[in-house]
Amino acid sequence: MKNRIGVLVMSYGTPESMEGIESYYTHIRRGNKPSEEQLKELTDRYEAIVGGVFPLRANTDRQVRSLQDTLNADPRAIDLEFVCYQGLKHAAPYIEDGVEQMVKDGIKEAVGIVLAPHYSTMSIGSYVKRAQAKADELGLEISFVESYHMHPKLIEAFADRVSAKLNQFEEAGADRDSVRVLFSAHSLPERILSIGDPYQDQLLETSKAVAEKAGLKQWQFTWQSAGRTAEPWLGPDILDTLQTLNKEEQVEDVLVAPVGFVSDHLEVLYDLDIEAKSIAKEMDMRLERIDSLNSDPLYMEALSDSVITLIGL
Ligand SMILES: CC1=C(CCC(=O)O)c2cc3nc(cc4[nH]c(cc5[nH]c(cc1n2)c(C)c5CCC(=O)O)c(CCC(=O)O)c4C)C(CCC(=O)O)=C3C
Ligand SMILES: [Fe+2]
Repeated sequence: MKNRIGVLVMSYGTPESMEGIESYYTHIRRGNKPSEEQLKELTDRYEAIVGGVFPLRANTDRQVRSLQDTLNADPRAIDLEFVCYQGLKHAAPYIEDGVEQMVKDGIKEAVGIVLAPHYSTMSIGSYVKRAQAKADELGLEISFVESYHMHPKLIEAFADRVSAKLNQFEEAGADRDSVRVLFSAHSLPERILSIGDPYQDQLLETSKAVAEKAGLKQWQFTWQSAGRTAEPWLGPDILDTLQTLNKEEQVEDVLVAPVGFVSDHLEVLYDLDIEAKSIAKEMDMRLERIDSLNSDPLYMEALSDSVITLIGL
């Protein structure tokens, strides 16, 4: 029998139904129920993108299945069998459930990886901490891919998508080099910078590499989806950036490349496709977004190669 390696594939998680939004939101808020107003605001956003279906759930399911297939097709792993388990941060199956299932299935060696390319103590760091704690409790050996933000196949996958959209701008009569490309990612509280968190630097590194690969002339980085709390979050926010570009540089064509995300979900389908697009429309700007990676084969290979490299094959 082949030696089995468990792969804990971690992702943010999304509600299972409209009725499940409250408990999901409560989990994100560390056990504090949202106010009625906050709940309505989030429910309205989900309603606008899903009409009853939560795209992140199906996308994560597909990513996990494709990653398992990609891992098992790698010639370096001919003597191994990879078995992928889901572990979600804020929904079932939770990270701890995934670890527990591996142990139940007799897995002795495991690797963890997150469906987000950039490391922050507030994102990947917290996924890893929870998985490690459960693995320690159950005596499972586990190691982690902490980031893969410069994997050449990830860069290529993003650059292909940027080029494809620029081609569309060109076909519609725009000058390719006048399209402003905005790389974006989920904002985090500003205090991460004072603790030396690598998140911002890694995002800039990815953006620069994608810009080079796609031969971009005009690009910049901006944040999106900041939380509405009292403390300051990293900026500038994309909505402000769009206004600045319109007023100060008379930019007419914008392409958003949300490189901090790998899937279609709320931050992409609502914050960009609905909110940012409507602001752009008011200013007569044309705003497009690159397609999300979802289970793109190059992305799957970037994940698979990161896992296989980590275990030293
Ligand atoms: C860094 C980061 C990523 C990227 C890395 C990664 O993927 O891990 C990410 C992804 C996601 N965030 C998501 C959803 C939400 N995040 C929230 C709130 C928060 N996110 C934060 C950070 C991040 N979030 C933070 C610091 C908060 C404040 C509360 C706290 O300190 O934890 C809230 C509460 C309401 C609101 O603020 O909007 C929701 C609903 C979904 C699922 C969407 C869907 O279901 O389609 C995804 C993929
Ligand atoms: Fe979030």
